[in-house]
Amino acid sequence: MDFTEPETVLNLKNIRDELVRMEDSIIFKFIERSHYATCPSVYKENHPGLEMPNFKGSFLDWALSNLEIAHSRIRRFESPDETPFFPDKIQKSFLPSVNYPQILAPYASEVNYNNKIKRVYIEKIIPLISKKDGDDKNNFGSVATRDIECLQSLSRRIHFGKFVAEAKFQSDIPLYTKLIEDKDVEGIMKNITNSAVEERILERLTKKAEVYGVDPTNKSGEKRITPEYLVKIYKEIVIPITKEVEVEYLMRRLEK
Ligand SMILES: C=C(O[C@@H]1C=C(C(=O)O)C=C[C@H]1O)C(=O)O
Repeated sequence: MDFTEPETVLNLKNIRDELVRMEDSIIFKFIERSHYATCPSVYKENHPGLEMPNFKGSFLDWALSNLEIAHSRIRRFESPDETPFFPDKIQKSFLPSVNYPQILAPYASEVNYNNKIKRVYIEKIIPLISKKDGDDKNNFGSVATRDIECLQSLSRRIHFGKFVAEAKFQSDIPLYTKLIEDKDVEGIMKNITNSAVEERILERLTKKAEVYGVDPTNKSGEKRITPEYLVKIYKEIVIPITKEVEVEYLMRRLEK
């Protein structure tokens, strides 16, 4: 897949292959986060024990927003597969623009589910993958760093739904045009859903977690990311939000 060559991006097989590759990245980042406690203070807005200069928000928000500013200066968010968590804070890059060809519709960057992704990550994923409950004051920086890695990988995976949606739209323009004109959200959701692909993903994740999540030479070793939790995260969070991205992107696809 080469973002300077649209035909390689809007190829559904290429997209699905890329989504498979992202599974490994997400699993390993979850494993790294699993070594730490839940550390709820990292996510509390204006936490008394974590004063940050000239900033209103959580410790994680401070770290993530400042990293995104640095990343924006080196052109990260000019790439069509990157979606910022703080779009209002990113800055112009000092590097020359790559001038990627337009692959998605002009409004694509407005389809941004990162607030929901961050909320669900904190409320549902952290409790599942953390090794224990409670704060670990000596590791707030490490925890925020691991969280950012997890969030950026989840965001890229979920917002890949825009490429999936554009590929599906172009594969059957009459069908999707009718559904969009009829504002048939359920019809669009039904048509973008591929249960066989979803099933294959969940089966593969089970096998990967059985291998990656433990020391393969010591089957009785402590499981860090269990197959049950990984499947639950994908089935109840990652795949549904990806499909929400697809539907929202498609609902606007006839905009001039
Ligand atoms: C991503 C796709 O669209 C939908 C979402 C999927 C996912 O998030 O894994 C898988 C299949 C589809 O239901 C696809 O068709 O590959």
